[in-house]
Amino acid sequence: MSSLSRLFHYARQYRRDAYLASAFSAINKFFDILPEVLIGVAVDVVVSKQDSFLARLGITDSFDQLLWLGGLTVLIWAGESLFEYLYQLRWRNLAQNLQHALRLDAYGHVQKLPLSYFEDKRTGSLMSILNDDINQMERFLNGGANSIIQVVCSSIMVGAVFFYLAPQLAMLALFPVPLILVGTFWFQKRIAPRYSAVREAAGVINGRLSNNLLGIATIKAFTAEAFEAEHIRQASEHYRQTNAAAIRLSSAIIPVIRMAILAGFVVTLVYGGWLALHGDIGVGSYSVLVYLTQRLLWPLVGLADIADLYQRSMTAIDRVLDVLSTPVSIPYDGKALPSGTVSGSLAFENLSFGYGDLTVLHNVSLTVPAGRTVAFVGATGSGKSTLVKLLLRFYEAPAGAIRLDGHDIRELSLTDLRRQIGYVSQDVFLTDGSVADNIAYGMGEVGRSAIEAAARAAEAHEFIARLPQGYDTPVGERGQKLSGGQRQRLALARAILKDPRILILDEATSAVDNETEAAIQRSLDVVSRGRTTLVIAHRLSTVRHADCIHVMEHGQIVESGTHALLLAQNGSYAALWRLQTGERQA
Ligand SMILES: Nc1ncnc2c1ncn2[C@@H]1O[C@H](COP(=O)(O)OP(=O)(O)OP(=O)(O)O)[C@@H](O)[C@H]1O
Repeated sequence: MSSLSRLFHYARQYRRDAYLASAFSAINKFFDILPEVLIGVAVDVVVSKQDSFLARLGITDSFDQLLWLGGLTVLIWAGESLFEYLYQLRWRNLAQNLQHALRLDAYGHVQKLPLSYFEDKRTGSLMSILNDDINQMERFLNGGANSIIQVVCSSIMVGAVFFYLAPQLAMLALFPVPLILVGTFWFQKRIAPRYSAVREAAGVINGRLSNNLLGIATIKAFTAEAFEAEHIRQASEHYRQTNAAAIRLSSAIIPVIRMAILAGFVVTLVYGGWLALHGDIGVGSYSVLVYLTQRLLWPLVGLADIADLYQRSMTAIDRVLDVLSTPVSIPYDGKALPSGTVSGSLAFENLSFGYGDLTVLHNVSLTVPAGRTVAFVGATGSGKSTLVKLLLRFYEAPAGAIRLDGHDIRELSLTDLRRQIGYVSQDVFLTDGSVADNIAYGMGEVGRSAIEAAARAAEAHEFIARLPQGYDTPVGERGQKLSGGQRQRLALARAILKDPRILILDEATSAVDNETEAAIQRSLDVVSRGRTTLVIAHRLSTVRHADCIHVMEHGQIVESGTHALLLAQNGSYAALWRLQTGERQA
């Protein structure tokens, strides 16, 4: 489908608005062309007097004819102004409405796409699609759409006048029109890929900028300022080069079209003058034709500009519509799982999974009875986080199944499934609000006492109380004003407030001080009570009281059991335990 028909299809509910706006544009153009015709009539009045066109309509007195002309002129200008106001209003509102709808749809859709989609895309590039590209809609509808309609209308109307006044001249004066149209079409085809490259290059710059601004602390710490500035220079240079290629072509088109117009104009001037001299057309008609050639052909110069704008906008709109048509490969629909009916037993059955070619989990099977606490320990990269991400259905395992209360999670409503799970991930995401906003994230209106109770359970209340504005203290973008440990505590409080049947704690590091470790243990005891809890731990002592500990190596569970049992087995776990406790004694 062409870009325009894709857009037209997308915007079907706005078609009535578009038709109305188009009608206003056309009527405005009609009024816009009439003054030129009036010039001809005025010349006709003063030259032909009693034989003029108006006299033939029954207005015989010359002064009356002029008064009629004056009256008509006022009416025509008023009509032109009125319809200009109406079409501006319609097109601009349509642009805003469509842009708004597209922005919401695109963002809503992007949120539903699986994590792998985001991992394959650069955030900056997605940002430029969701923001800059959508804004192109406004540019096109505000300027381009109206201009196209007006150029088409003026060509038809002026063409009609030409054929009426001097059919022999009309063909000659209008011959540049098809040439210009073909030329514009040719140009548009060639410029399209160049604009695509420009949009891509803009996305790359955006990507680099957002990446660097997020990682500014690392850039400073590694004194990589010059290195990163060079990266940006390269991206910007690439943008400049791709734009230069587009500019070379886009700048040529107007001069070329002007020459085609010149040909049409000269024909009207010379051949029309010759016809007038020989009395084949009247002086009034001749003047109308000369003026109208200008009115007809000059907007065609604008057509090239419009084609340019059209192509730029369509490239952008295509990118947005591509995002919108990306299939949601992990669908949200499924069997409802009403809260209160879930007990929280889990079964992982012969689960295998990989990221692309990298196999991460091999045939993993385990069960977690409702309300129990299980821990996953093992070397970094052994697949512990991946296992819980599959439970959240961030990714779909090609083989095996995960069951919640006996239901295959693939059959459940994704929203209902995730509502049952509280997830504290390794990289905590905090929004740019207050501490309280962050604890109550995604939960609507929540009373302060409930927030405080969750914070206490997460051992976060004490540090929050010491903050300058307590629970109302802003945490800064991505929680930058808090320490890593504090962010983790807030994330835990958030998961506790959600009161899920299943709690997942993915501990980022074993590098915690003894006090924090004790705090983690205390809160773990409190928060795991009455719910199924999965803990990924690096510091073994935090999970020694778990009902079952699974040791993972290379995507497989190699040992399972209680702390005491695993120590007695004297395998990997016991070795790891000795290493960690030995380290501590040292
Ligand atoms: N989104 C991803 N795309 C590609 N590979 C990934 C992705 N996430 C993880 N991996 C790879 O999968 C493997 C397992 O990662 P996972 O995060 O599950 O390990 P982990 O046991 O939780 O490690 P850690 O203890 O360091 O948190 C690693 O080799 C990692 O490089």
